[in-house]
Amino acid sequence: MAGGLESLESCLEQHIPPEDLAEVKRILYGGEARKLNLPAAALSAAQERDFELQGYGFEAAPEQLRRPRIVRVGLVQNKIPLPTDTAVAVQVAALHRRIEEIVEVAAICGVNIVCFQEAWTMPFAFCTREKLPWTEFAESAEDGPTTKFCQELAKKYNMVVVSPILERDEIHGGTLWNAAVVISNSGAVLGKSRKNHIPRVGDFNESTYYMEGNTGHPVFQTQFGTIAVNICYGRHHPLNWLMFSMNGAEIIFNPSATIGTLSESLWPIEARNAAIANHCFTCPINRVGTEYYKNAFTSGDGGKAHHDLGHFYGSSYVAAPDGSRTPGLSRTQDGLLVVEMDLNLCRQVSDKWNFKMTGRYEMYADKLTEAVQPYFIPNIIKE
Ligand SMILES: NC(=O)NCCC(=O)O
Repeated sequence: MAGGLESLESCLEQHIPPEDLAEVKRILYGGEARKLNLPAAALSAAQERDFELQGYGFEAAPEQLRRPRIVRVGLVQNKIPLPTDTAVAVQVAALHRRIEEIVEVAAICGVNIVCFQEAWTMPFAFCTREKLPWTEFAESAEDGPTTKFCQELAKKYNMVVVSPILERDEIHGGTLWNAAVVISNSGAVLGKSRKNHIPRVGDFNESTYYMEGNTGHPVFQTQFGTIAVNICYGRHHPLNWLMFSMNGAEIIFNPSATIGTLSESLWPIEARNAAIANHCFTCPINRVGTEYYKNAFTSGDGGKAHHDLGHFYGSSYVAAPDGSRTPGLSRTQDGLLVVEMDLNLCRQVSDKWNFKMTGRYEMYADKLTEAVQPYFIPNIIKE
């Protein structure tokens, strides 16, 4: 099977003795997320359309003064449906069709906010360092064809849509950005969040195409909760998560494209840790599959030229502020993860652990201001 193991969870279920499984899961995942009863129509549509459908729920304690704030999010991971040398417009249209059929199922499952994977309208071709045809996938965040497509979905299903694309910014000389467009359930474009941290690791040659984002840490007030988007490599930067949380994000999506050999052991840790540290929900989403390119490229390390970046291992999941998490989607298949959450859990966990109250941010603000000066003297105590 391409990509090997189907999922960590299926492996545990198969090999851990049944009498130990619940305890192993408690230690690995925290309190077990409740399995959602998804509509039969959704389950059969997912099967027909050949994608995995999973649903989980996180609970919060009842409160006297606040009603539960229940929201359902949908995380979509998918392979590119067509070979990378197919005409650009044909590839984009095929991806639109694939997402449309998954979002239709998300709607049957009552999803309020859906998020797609990083640069979802294209192959993750930045490894090649070639400009054409890949830059032709870039579109306006405000009124490009993909944004228009997502606006239709948002209106039709009364769903907030988070659409990470390669953005072409015509107002600034046609500059490219890696951006997520946030579309309200009314169909209006609420705004965009550009990728703050650009990888310079392995074959992730994204700095050839676009610069570090300049939109800061916007948080979008939607009918269903305040949300933010920390794009892919930003997940390795705790301050990036922190700033989205400082601006009030209750749910932080992390649309990604990352491969097994590089990051799979970090994947279950970083976004989950961010949920714990920031008293919020985090939703890391990864691509799935292996994408082949006609022209071979090298990694600049003396190794042989190759035709693919590696296997994108999927494994999208949701982590809750209390540190618990859902199982991941498959490592090899397209999937939709539907997760119900009560946003009251964010403040309940904050009141318990007090990380915001005990954070000593003023101390770090002062020290960081000093540390970034060119002639900073580190505080090292010597004998
Ligand atoms: N897309 C992207 O930023 N990938 C970098 C690799 C990683 O962060 O795991």
